[in-house]
Amino acid sequence: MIQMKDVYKTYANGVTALNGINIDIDQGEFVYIVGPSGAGKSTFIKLMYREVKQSKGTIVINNTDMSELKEKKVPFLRRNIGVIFQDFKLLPKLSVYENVAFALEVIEEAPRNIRKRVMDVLELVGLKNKARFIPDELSGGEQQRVSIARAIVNHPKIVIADEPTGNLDPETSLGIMKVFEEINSKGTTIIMATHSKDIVNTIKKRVIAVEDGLIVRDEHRGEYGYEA
Ligand SMILES: Nc1ncnc2c1ncn2[C@@H]1O[C@H](COP(=O)(O)OP(=O)(O)OP(=O)(O)O)[C@@H](O)[C@H]1O
Repeated sequence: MIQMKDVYKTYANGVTALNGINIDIDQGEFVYIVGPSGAGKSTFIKLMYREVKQSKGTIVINNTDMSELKEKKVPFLRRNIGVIFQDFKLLPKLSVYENVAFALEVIEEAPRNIRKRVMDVLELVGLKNKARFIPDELSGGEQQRVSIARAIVNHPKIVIADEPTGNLDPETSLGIMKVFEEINSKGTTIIMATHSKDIVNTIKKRVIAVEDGLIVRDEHRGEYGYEA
């Protein structure tokens, strides 16, 4: 479902972030991306939702060759990919309900389906009772749950999370991980870049380590492998 062959990325300023990436990730896998700061993790995952374009090499996502994907088709690719960020990126003036519903409105979901789908997903992340709150009225962990709800409300095949627990304390982070495990148990592929040694060593999954733009390790039920 995610394949990369000899993928390189050099940014406009001349920095080469990826130096020949080869990877194959199947539907339903749960993968951590680890590695030192500046190693190329974010660049690697941004290629998967076409936030960044490769300079060289082949990327196939959900059977679509990224080098043949026209710009106007990018929104269709993204319908199958939910993205979650460290800083949540919620719309501050909208309620929890509206933040999640917005993701369905932009893809022109029939209005009669929206309410049920939003409430179902808020139930999954444990926030049904806070649907009317605005982001400022929520804890960090709750805000991250809203951003997860928004990412999965369209039932994407892939969820990509770039340091989703980076702003959260360890206990709250474990709560977020439970939500990811639940989503993954339903068959959704999860790709998560993280600096959390605790999480990677406690909740064992496939670990891909990136250093200097190369994959230096790829292990099932791997360890974090760096000092915290
Ligand atoms: N938009 C950009 N333009 C130019 N250089 C960039 C850009 N984004 C990232 N880089 C460079 O590419 C390299 C890899 O960055 P990237 O953000 O992928 O690393 P990372 O492993 O995610 O780091 P961190 O763990 O600190 O988030 C770095 O040298 C960075 O400065």
